[in-house]
Amino acid sequence: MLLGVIADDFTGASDIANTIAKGIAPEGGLRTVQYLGVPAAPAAADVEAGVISLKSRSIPAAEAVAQSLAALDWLLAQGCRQIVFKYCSTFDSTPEGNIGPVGVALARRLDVRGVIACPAFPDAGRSVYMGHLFVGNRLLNESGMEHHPLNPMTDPDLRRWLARQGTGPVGLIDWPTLQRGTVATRAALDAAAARGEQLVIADAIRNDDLLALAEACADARLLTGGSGIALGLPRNFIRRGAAHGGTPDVRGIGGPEAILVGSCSRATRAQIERHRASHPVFAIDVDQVMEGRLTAQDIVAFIRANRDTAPLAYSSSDPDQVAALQKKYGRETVAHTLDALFASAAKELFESGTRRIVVGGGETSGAVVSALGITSFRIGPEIDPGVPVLVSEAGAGLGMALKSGNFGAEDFFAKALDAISGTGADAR
Ligand SMILES: Nc1ncnc2c1ncn2[C@@H]1O[C@H](COP(=O)(O)OP(=O)(O)OP(=O)(O)O)[C@@H](O)[C@H]1O
Ligand SMILES: O=C(O)[C@@H](O)C(=O)CO
Repeated sequence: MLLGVIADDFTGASDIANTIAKGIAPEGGLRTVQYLGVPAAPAAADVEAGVISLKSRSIPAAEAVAQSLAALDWLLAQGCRQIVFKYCSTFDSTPEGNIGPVGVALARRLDVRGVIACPAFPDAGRSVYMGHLFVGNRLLNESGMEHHPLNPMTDPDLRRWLARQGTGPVGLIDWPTLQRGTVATRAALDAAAARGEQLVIADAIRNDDLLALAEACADARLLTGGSGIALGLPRNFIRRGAAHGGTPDVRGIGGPEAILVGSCSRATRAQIERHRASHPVFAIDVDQVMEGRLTAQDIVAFIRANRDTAPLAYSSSDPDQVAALQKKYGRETVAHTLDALFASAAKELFESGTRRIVVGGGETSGAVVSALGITSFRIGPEIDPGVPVLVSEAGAGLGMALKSGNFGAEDFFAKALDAISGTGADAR
């Protein structure tokens, strides 16, 4: 294994696994496997990139650090030359959150400084300029992310946000420096390291900027960022002759289907509305769940009753409703109750033969996949930017798509089911 990734949630992990497996033309990508948690056994010999999916985005920082260091140990034991810490392109974390502490802990363990921190993902509209994160043409804190149920992002200045997480001084590779080329960028990173800056926010507004950063960091032991930071990394290995390159290939999976959605993001809510126009949907009443009057059995019954018609069950609400529910029951309590609800519905569906499962939302995906007992996925075709088809490596055969809240076109959900069965327009 050449390249190892520690991802702080499951959808983010499949996002970066997709980037690495696909690579860029003409070289292509690396043979990539997404692991669910730190594997108990060594990787298969043919794996060139391993992506460990943690569920560490919204847990206490000390636990996130411990899990990330365990993942690092496993990846180093597989021979990884380069490590990426993958977090969300919208930098999801609170001031008590984990991006800073995990980044610093990994840097310390690897004994490196001047480590890139770049959440930019231009294909999904995320860019960083002068250390400030934009979503489309809005600053992060005016993009809808300020209403996120778990990680409300209220400041677009990433250096200031990281410093609030106790990282010490944070550096900046600004866009003008990046435009001066690889040598200037490397020198700026070295200077940041000499000043004792462990993490360095890097600007990037186009894919070319991410490729330039990857080139400047070809020998870096550690990078951190969104999936975009991995865009140019396979090419570094392929050009040096350490990997062969090419495109991923998995077989389609047929069988009964289910769509489960806990994401409350603007994009997801629009996708649900689009799906509703021509498919059965089930709006989960959160009050009824909290009072124990609606259970996983109700979701399972709805999915079974609507077999072959792409049934979708969702808890997603608009920001005002989410805020009211959180006030009434407590933020963590609602989230954990709903995550557990989706997890047990998915488990029952899988055990009774459902073979294609699409999930909306990172936390929701983490809960669902953990309950299914799957340990690894091969990466298949891309459905929409950042969301690939996933096919379980072992067992009865399960095809999934784990959609980050903000990702996907409006017709994502139906399209994902087709892509899993290999019948979608994008199927390879
Ligand atoms: N109606 C609701 N009210 C409050 N919380 C909700 C509601 N519906 C879902 N949730 C919780 O909100 C959280 C949504 O997070 P999740 O990570 O699944 O989606 P997301 O944040 O949109 O996606 P991503 O993390 O991929 O960007 C989950 O923990 C979920 O259980
Ligand atoms: O970067 C993103 O937005 C996603 O990969 C993600 O991590 C959200 O789950």
